Amino acid sequence: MNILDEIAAKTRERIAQEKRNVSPETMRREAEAALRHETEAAQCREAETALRRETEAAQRREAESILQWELAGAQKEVSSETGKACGVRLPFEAALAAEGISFICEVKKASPSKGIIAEEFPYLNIAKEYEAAGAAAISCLTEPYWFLGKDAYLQEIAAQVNIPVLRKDFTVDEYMIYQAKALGASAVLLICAILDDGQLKAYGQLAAELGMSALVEAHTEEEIARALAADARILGINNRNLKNFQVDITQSRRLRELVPDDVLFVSESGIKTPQDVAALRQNGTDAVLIGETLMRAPDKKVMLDMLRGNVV
Ligand SMILES: O=P(O)(O)OC[C@@H](O)[C@@H](O)c1c[nH]c2ccccc12
Repeated sequence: MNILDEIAAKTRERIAQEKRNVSPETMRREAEAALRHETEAAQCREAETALRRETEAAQRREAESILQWELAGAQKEVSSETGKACGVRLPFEAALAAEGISFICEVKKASPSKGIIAEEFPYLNIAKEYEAAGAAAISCLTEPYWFLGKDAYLQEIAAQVNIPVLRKDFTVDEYMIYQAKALGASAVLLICAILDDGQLKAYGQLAAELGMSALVEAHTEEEIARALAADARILGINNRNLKNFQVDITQSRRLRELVPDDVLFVSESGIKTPQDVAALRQNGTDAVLIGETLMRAPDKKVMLDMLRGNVV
């Protein structure tokens, strides 16, 4: 059995245990409550801005009667607007789609290929430093055995930063998608090599129903085809072969042309230098996912600036 299959098997075991602690039904309800809460908050914000805008416009006309009339109109409009959030990009996807190459910065204590990466692991500070340094999103490992991750890291980080957080784990069960939502994640990882076509599609749909994006990870031509057939909107090429740990960044460059432009293209793993980033940017990469290089950097902002090519 290769390492990827080993981690996936252990993850199935772990989730079976977790289901005994919190039933799938309860987890589903928690996820749905998180979604409801978010929708309500968004509706409030929308209603507030709409009302403010209408009020300002009406004030300009300086007539009491017009103000009343406008406000009533605004209120009606807001309630019909809020239902049609569907065509809008979800937060993780929007962050990656922004102008220029986006950085997904990873919070990771250890990995199976590198062992312990960060002896000291002030995960919350690291996440806040990433945010302050201009990260588009954060990737947080929650796999406990090989990456020494924890659900609590994700939960705390998601609650304290204002950028979307990806739950970096080996999704092998829909339970994990409900969990991700309940923990505050904006996206989940779906690895083609450990999921069949039916799971890829169903898990992607479930994530979307819960208002989350799916980063669909592929390593080969065939996996790209499977990801696209499953309607992936964000496709990540892992430059590291999770079966033997070999890293080859040219993988992302070679496979770029197989992914249509309306699907966001992410390059993951082994990115270390401004030259790496520049080559990927030139190749039409929308976002890079960087872990080790940033985790080992004492100053995250300096390292991010350097990777962006802002510092000579
Ligand atoms: O630390 P790196 O080489 O920058 O890699 C980050 C990220 O791509 C890597 O952690 C990763 C990519 N795909 C994964 C799947 C599971 C766990 C981890 C990963």
